[in-house]
Amino acid sequence: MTGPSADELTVGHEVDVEVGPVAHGGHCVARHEGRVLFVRHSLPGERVRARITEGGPGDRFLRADAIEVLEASAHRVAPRCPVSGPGGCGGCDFQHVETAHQRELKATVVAEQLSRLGGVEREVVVEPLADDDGLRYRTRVEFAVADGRVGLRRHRSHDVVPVTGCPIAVAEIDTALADTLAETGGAPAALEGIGALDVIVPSGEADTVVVEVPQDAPTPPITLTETVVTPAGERALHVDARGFWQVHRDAPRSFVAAVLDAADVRPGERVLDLYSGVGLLSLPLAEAVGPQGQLIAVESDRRATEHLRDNLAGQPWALVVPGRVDDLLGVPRKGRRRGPRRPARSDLLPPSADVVVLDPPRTGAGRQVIEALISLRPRRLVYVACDPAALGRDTAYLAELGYEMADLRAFDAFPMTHHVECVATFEAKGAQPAP
Ligand SMILES: C[S@@+](CC[C@H](N)C(=O)[O-])C[C@H]1O[C@@H](n2cnc3c(N)ncnc32)[C@H](O)[C@@H]1O
Repeated sequence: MTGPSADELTVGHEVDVEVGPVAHGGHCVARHEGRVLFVRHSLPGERVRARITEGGPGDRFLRADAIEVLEASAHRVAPRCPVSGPGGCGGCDFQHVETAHQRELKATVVAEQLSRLGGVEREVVVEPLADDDGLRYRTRVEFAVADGRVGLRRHRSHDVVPVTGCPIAVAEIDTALADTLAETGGAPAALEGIGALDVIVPSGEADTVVVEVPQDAPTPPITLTETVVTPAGERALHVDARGFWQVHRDAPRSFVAAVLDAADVRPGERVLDLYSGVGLLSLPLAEAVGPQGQLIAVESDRRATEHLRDNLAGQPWALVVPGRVDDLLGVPRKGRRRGPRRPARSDLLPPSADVVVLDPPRTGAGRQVIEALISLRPRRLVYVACDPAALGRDTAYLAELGYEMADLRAFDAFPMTHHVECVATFEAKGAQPAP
């Protein structure tokens, strides 16, 4: 068969390729006559027919979907979701992979990002969360509504794939969605003006919550209660229905335990919890430092800071600082041209801290935030990262400033997808172990 040459390849063309290693982002790398293809729905070692989905002549790489498997990996399984796969829902990248092997792929990606960007060579193990078969774990799903239909978005698209449920959502979510759809009686007009349906199963509430998100107006605030277990007991935290909360039903418990273990906070210490959300980590850290210590939580989302204040009200030694971490540290925001003067560092942040915990969004902290944090001379810095590339990059900045990775745990908090959560502990090089 004579097909297009590698230089001519463009959207819609099909080529047969040997699939190479997994890469960051939920795809594997293949080459066609030297051109790089990022192929979704494939596995290392497979031979697949790949259809180009993005890119064309002159582009550095092309994106493609494996539309036919010519030689299958031993780790391939039948997808557990009928709308996953090429052209389907964009939520899951690894439906076609054995659950245990998904974790091996993610471990490979984390190790590779740490090595390539962070200069750290480390064997990585991705741990499953409790009772995890990779399904029925999400406690919140945003279903898109378009043209009177409810569904989930296609990969890298605004198109909606109609669904009646989602196999990675806890069962209550499918039931609530079915009830809502039944109420509309299949009449698209009933969904007019609605941009999305957020279906949430809060651990501290008896009922599933369905939020109709208006298309062209702000969603009214709705406060929900989540229950978390800290070493001091069961605690109730308030969070907005549309605010940030860990989506895996076991993630709050697992992350609290992992961060407390990594931070190894002692009574009387001063601890910073940055990008704190409503205080999932701040509350147990505040309990750990106790009344002789101090916990400072920093969060930029207005509604989240209101809940944070409320959630930390029982720990008067916990201070809530509303605002952006970069602004408060006197760091110019990424992408903004530097003004004539460096922004002032806020007096609300202390000149030193014993431990710094940070859980930034996907973009990570960045060089200048890391520099400002290290100027506080923490004995430990615990970095919770949802993007291993950002973690790898910031690991290199930390190394330049004399801090090395003392420990790393990685969690499969998003089975069936390529996403992975890391908890990395950094200490000053040559630091003596605590007595
Ligand atoms: C990944 S979430 C972590 C929240 C919390 N640790 C948890 O596990 O629930 C990141 C949080 O950082 C906040 N955020 C994003 N950019 C920020 C910034 N520049 N400064 C302060 N907070 C920020 C978001 O509003 C969000 O609540």
